[in-house]
Amino acid sequence: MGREVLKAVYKTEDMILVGAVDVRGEGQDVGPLWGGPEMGITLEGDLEKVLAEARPDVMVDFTTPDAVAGNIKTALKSGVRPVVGTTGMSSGELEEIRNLAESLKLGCVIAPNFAIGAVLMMRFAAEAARYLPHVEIIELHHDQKLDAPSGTAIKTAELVAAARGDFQQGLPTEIEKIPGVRGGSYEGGIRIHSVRLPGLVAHQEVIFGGLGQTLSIRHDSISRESFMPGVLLAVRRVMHLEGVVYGLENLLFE
Ligand SMILES: NC(=O)C1=CN([C@@H]2O[C@H](COP(=O)(O)OP(=O)(O)OC[C@H]3O[C@@H](n4cnc5c(N)ncnc54)[C@H](OP(=O)(O)O)[C@@H]3O)[C@@H](O)[C@H]2O)C=CC1
Ligand SMILES: O=C(O)C1=N[C@H](C(=O)O)C[C@H](O)C1
Repeated sequence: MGREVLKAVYKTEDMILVGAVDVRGEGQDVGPLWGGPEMGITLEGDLEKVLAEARPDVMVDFTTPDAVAGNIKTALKSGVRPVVGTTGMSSGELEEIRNLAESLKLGCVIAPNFAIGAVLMMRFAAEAARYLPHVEIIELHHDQKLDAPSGTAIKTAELVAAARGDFQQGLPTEIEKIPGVRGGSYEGGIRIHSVRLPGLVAHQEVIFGGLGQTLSIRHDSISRESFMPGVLLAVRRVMHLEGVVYGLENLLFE
């Protein structure tokens, strides 16, 4: 994702790429990383130093669940607005970041999925849950993904749970003959199933069941370019925000 963002920002006329951070890649010119020309911008290992020297308006973070909260706090404390796609942050970390961004009066966009189609899939799922409250979520990703379930699946479950109110699904007497075979159980008994395989990018199917019928809502990211229009939109919009906006839908459907 970092490589894809470098390419997208570099190719966007109203943006200037001023720095890049990756702990292990220090010293490499970022151009050849995405198949572009030498640019004289090299990967650095120290985020705080890059922010102090390059003084960007915005930092885009696609890193790892254990690094992301620290990176966001470093950016905000340096006066830089974060746009964050990294998933797997805890609710406590999110709350701390909300308070920090608010107190510094700086914008920050955190979105579990920047693909417009995925945002629509979540919106349609929330709408369907009002009429067909029995639902299971299957998310499918490449086998290098660190967190499970995906941030998108968690966000979908949150939206579905909010849309259907107190509803509880599932059979309390059900027996799992193989532990975990029914997936993870979210609030109200919403089951989430995580598939990890080489060859996949990022996919999700939300299946609703009703009397004599099912409804499937599916989104497929077939390349990482799918996330870039959403990232660039957030980079532009974060300059005019104060505090944290969680979810791209809040920038798309105002
Ligand atoms: N919101 C969205 O639309 C999307 C979100 N994602 C999420 O984005 C995150 C990244 O995904 P992906 O690019 O596939 O993951 P990768 O594992 O391919 O890349 C993560 C990179 O972050 C680097 N890194 C780790 N710690 C730090 C740090 N402290 N500072 C700077 N760089 C660091 C890693 O370096 P090293 O290898 O040296 O450890 C690695 O190069 C995941 O959480 C994923 O779920 C992904 C796609 C879309
Ligand atoms: O790790 C990924 O690849 C993705 N992560 C995000 C998530 O956890 O939902 C977004 C997208 O699904 C790709």
